[in-house]
Amino acid sequence: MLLSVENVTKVFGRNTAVDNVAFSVDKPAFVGIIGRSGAGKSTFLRMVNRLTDATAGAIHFDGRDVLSLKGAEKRAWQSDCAMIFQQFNLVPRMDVVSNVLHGTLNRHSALATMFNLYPTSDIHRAIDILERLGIAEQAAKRAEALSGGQQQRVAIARALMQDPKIILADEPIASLDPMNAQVVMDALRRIHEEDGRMVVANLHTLDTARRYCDRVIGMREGRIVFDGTPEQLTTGVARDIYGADASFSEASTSTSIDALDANARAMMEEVEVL
Ligand SMILES: Nc1ncnc2c1ncn2[C@@H]1O[C@H](COP(=O)(O)OP(=O)(O)OP(=O)(O)O)[C@@H](O)[C@H]1O
Repeated sequence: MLLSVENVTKVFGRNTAVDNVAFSVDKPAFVGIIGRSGAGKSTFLRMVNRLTDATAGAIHFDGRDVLSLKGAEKRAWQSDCAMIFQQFNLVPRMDVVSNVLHGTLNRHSALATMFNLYPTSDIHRAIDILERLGIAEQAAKRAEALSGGQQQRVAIARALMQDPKIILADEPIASLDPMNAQVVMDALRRIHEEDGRMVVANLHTLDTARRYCDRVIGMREGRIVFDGTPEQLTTGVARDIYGADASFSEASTSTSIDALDANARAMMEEVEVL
């Protein structure tokens, strides 16, 4: 088994955000997680990446007991397990290449990083990755000058700099227009197929989950209520996942206000970790 998740639970005070989640994946698949805002998708990804500690349960990836890693081993895991966020989390005033080189942060001294002293080989690799994602011509621009879709591709490039075994994407296209969303999802899918990297993506639209994923997991109130192929994800099943009472829509299945709140929280915690 490549990834096995055993009865993972996260309790915040009186709220069980993730409730006894269990599933396993035997090869590097493209897995989508869907569910309403507040279903526990972000919390689950953050536990996998060790940004948030689990209350109970176990996660194994390729022989590693993820939830019990400490110190250098935990940092090595976080390097093997790259994270992509809805709001890109780039340094806006810094140029694109420097943002991408930040993906090697764990490997260099703080001083070298502060003065942008990266080995030439790393700089070449960063440009190669940007080329692969079709944005090499933006390399010298400030990140903030790019479109949302381009910024998310920079974030993917930064993730690839870590040479991760698994990429966790938390609503990677929720802030993008449909065209940019497609470019970003195509990039993730291609990285998965060409490099054999596993991808686990929280997605807020059903059509994206159906189109890009090998397997879809549906969460509701912290629990897994669906685990199957995109073909099995019928409208009836989707109603179970999103709740029959919700004003259910195929196009938009996440309330943006809640999503924004959760994201702001995630970003603040992210800053603390860095
Ligand atoms: N740091 C925290 N402290 C307290 N409660 C939290 C925290 N993070 C998340 N929660 C709660 O856990 C539950 C699951 O939230 P989570 O963000 O994981 O859901 P989600 O499915 O990712 O939704 P969204 O799409 O809005 O991000 C929610 O009830 C949320 O309020």
